[in-house]
Amino acid sequence: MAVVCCALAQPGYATPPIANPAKFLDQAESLRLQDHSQFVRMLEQIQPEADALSESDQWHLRYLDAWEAIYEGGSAKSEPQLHQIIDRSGDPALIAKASSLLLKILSTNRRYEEAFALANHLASILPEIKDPSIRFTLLTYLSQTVDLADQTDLAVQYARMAEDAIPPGETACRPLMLQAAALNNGKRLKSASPELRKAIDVCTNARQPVVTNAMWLILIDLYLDENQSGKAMALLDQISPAIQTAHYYDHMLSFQVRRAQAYLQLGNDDEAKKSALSALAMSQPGDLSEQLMDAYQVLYQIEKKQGHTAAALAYYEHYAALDKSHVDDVRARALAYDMAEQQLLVQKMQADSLSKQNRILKLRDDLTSKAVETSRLYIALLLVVLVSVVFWLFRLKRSQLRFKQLSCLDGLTSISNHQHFLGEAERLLQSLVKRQGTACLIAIDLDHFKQINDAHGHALGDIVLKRTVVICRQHLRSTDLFGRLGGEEFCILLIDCQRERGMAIAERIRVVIEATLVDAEGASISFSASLGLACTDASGYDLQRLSKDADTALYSAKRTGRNRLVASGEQVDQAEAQQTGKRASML
Ligand SMILES: Nc1nc2c(ncn2[C@@H]2O[C@H](COP(=O)(O)OP(=O)(O)OP(=O)(O)O)[C@@H](O)[C@H]2O)c(=O)[nH]1
Repeated sequence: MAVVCCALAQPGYATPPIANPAKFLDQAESLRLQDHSQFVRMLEQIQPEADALSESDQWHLRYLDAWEAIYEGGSAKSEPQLHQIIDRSGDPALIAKASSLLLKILSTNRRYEEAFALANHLASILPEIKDPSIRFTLLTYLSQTVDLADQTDLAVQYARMAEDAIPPGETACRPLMLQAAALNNGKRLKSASPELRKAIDVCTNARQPVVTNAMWLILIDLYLDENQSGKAMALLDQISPAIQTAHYYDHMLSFQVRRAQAYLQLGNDDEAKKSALSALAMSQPGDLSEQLMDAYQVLYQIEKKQGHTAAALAYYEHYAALDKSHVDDVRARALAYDMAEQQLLVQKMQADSLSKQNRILKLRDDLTSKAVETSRLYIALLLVVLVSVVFWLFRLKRSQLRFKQLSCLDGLTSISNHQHFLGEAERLLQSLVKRQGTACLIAIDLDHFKQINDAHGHALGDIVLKRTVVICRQHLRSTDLFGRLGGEEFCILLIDCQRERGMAIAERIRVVIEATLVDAEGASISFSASLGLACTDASGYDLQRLSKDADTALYSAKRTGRNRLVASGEQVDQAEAQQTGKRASML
């Protein structure tokens, strides 16, 4: 800071470039009200380097330029700058500060509706703003803005909130000043009010001359209201140098008007008129301030007192016009505030209705997802039912097949039963007819089986029957058909088998049966079988004929001594001729 001061104090030397522009701008900003002229010099110093600054520093400089323009009473060029900062800087802190300044411009220019709408917007985002410095700035501007609508309590409340959240580098000066100003505006302040005294003390200690001046001017105003013109005049003399140094337009105007009023109360009409006229001289075109109204009132009273009716009337007309404007302005502010409140209410209702709609949509979504979940469950349930049905159908089919299979099999030996054997034999023979294949049918009957049963029991008889089946199976192919016709009688249909081979297989079966021993009560018993064979070469493909021939051969084997094989045809006679022999002659 000292370097800056020295550099500025020697205009003949080239100014070195600013080493840290961001820090420089922060320092300048902190001096705005404390040392306004120094602040202006710093702005002038950095201005030539504006193009070389970083983007964020450029936005900061623009904000300070806008602030200075407003301070000097010219807000026209500041407004677009502030809008640019709000729309394009992307810096939340700067956006909040620029919004607060914009609020001040809108208020100053009596665009109350926009100001209150912006204030409502800023109040709505206030809870989201955690940065203490931005929060503080917003609260102070909000207090000022609602005070315009004569919302004294709300203005005091915002000011107290700011007082409770003073950021580092700030003091309680501004919040206390705002509380005093709001109370004064609401006609709740007296010259001895502690709020005002405290604000003056704190702002004096905080070296905030502009704000302190504002408090002094309020105190002077109160003195005048209370007809303490001597105190008012003494205080005006006391603060005169500070007012001149700060060079703040509003305060200079107010100062002149209060001085005119004080002189008038003290009976010094000449000085009162001089002060009132100099107040009018410094006023700007279109200025509707209450200060000017008071100035015209002073002039009117003086001219009236001195009998200058025409001049008095002329001042009165100005006064009346400003008073009307002032009343209109007060009404406009109240109306604008009400409208902004109404709009806020509408927005809230719209937001409520939107959130209700959103809730309904969410409920609908929930219902849809529940419905989807339910349909998924239904589908899963259906699948389970379907799988179960398929499974049960499969089991049913399997048991049906099993039953069917069982119905085809002999219960003791698990080979085809009589009925199934006949059916299958018929079918196989039919297929052989088509391709002129050959087959042999062997009829087997165990010899003296009754005696085995009688001698060793039915159970052993069953074992003998099962053993016979095992022996036969060992000599058959998978394509051959094997069945039990009943009791101790079996039948084999050898498919694609010539007579010679059929004879050989039948004989081998007979031999193995004859050689087989079965254990019975510690002893071994042997058994034998007689076999009759018939083949398609001689008997043809008719099952009845083939069976009959095989049976005849078997009967012949029994008659000629049992435990032998007899083939149908001439071989039967031959077998019968050798009744005493054990084997058929052709083997
Ligand atoms: N253990 C047992 N015996 C059976 C079964 N079915 C029939 N039998 C018996 O088989 C015997 C058949 O006797 P028969 O018809 O006189 O014939 P056989 O004693 O073998 O005399 P031949 O045939 O002339 O040699 C009867 O005693 C029946 O009770 C069976 O499933 N198990």
